[in-house]
Amino acid sequence: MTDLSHIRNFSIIAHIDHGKSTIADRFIQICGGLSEREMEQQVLDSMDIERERGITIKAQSVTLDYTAKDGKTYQLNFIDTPGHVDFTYEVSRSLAACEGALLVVDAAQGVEAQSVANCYTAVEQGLEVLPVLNKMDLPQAEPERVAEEIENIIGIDATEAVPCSAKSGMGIEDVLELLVAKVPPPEGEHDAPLQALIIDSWFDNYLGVVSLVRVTQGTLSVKDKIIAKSIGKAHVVDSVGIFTPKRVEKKFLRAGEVGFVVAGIKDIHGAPVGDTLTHNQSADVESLPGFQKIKPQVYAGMFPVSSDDYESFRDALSKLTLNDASLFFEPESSDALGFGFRCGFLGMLHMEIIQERLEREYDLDLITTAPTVVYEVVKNDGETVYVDNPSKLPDNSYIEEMREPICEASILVPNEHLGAVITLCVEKRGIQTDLQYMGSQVSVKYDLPMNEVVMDFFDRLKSVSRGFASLDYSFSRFEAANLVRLDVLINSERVDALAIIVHRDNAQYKGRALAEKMKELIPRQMFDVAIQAAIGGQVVARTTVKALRKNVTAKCYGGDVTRKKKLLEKQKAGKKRMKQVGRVEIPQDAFLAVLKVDS
Ligand SMILES: Nc1nc2c(ncn2[C@@H]2O[C@H](COP(=O)(O)OP(=O)(O)OP(=O)(O)O)[C@@H](O)[C@H]2O)c(=O)[nH]1
Repeated sequence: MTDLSHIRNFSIIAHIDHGKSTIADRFIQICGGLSEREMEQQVLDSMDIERERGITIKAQSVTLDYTAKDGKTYQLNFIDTPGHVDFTYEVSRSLAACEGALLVVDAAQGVEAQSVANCYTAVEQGLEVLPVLNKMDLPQAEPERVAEEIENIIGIDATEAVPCSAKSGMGIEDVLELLVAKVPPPEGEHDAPLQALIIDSWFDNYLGVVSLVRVTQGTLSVKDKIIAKSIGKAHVVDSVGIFTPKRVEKKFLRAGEVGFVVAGIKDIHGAPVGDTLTHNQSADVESLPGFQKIKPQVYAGMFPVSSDDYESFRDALSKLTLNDASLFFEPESSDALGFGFRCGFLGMLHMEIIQERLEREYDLDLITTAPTVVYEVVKNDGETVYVDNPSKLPDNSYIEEMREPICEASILVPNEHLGAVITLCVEKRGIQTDLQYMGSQVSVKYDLPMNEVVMDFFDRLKSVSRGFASLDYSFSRFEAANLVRLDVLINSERVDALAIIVHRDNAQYKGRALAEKMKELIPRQMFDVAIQAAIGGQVVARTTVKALRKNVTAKCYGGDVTRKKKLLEKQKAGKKRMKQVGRVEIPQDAFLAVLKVDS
């Protein structure tokens, strides 16, 4: 038996803003992973976008040495997890590499729906879940109430829940002591054939594919010849190591450890997440059960503003899919927008983040079309097709039945906001399936059309409950619904990229609201622009963007050249995110006008 008793692999389950990153930073500080100056910025949320939005998206890891009160030094491997509801599936990925998880709950807020779902995943995967009550420095902290909620709502023992404050540092060492005492050490033989799970992979322009792995058995050393089981191509290991959070190279990673491996893999699909790494000579070693593939819920077309960018766009999407298995793309061509890709996302936040990353990290100018869910369409010849693009919906005369995706939504809300939440769910065509009072919170479950949930439900839920309600949802089934395609015509031409699928009951209203919104968003041009919304051959709304009378620059008084120049430059920059459809210039905002229409 090899000695793994000093290793602890753990993750943190926490709702957004309950303090996961701050606690992790405290751990790093106590364990001396970084100097004071390096600690100044939160280190774990490393992507720019994460930092700006204050949320964690990608799983990352940190290895720390902690000298416990028993005098022994433990190797703590912390695998970070994302917090937003769109990214729940990535949590199970990180949990697969751990024996334990800290459930961090804000002692002033209480348990949130998503932590409940993630805790269930952890318990199902056999992890030891340890509750931690954070933000104890706040005067409104109610540790007893929150501990009771953990027991009532999640159903795990909270008698040993550790009170702490990541802000002041109070109780953080107690959390580390609890981790060491309660999380079981990993199992696995150092000298068995290599078996390592790929938790995450990303593409580095210099190194090629870098993978984060958890070695379950055997030893992974520099110069080893390894294969990813599903690919079968041999590569020589250039380097292995850990993040402390700085990158530290080691000679080997052994059973039970978590770290990175670089093996000169240049093909971005050469080390897929969830795959098993092994040595070339032990290729028959069993594959580890990877990760459940998650299907995207929201689809949208993405088109480069300049057609010259098409190839670099494809390349960028391939790189992003490497460690984001839920991002889907396939070529799409649109009469209006030319060549681009149909992309599938987990939710709207995921879509926004991908668009931002493509624009910032890959310097692409893109037009995104209105997002849609996938509909199940039964044609009258008996064939069932799945439609993720409204313009591809078969003609009405071929359709026997249309079905929309329904999701099961679990909502936790304080008693006093229950009424507002129920009103919202009813407005969104929800059907209540369960309601239970759990102390000061209510747990309520609804079957809701996925379409309503993915668009703006989360934001609306937060606003009607003054930020207190929390949500978790998952796809349940397809159900017949009275749906129609709403087309938009610009100067009498149907624009495929503007079509949407809507419920027939609100089709008229949506059509009018959409035409009005587009009128506001399409800039005036040298001629009148007629905007029509139509269902089949029937026009349900019509507006006109009146032609420009004067040249804009004429507004600049007194021939002030710099002002004139500035205005022209501004116009030029604004143009970047426009697309010429026929003779009309349509800005990005107008393609997403449907999101701005109240439902
Ligand atoms: N008063 C108080 N504030 C805290 C404490 N811990 C964290 N915060 C604050 O709570 C906010 C959220 O903390 P984060 O650590 O970024 O939250 P997070 O859970 O990592 O959020 P995600 O990365 O989005 O999952 C920040 O403004 C922190 O400064 C605490 O113990 N007391």
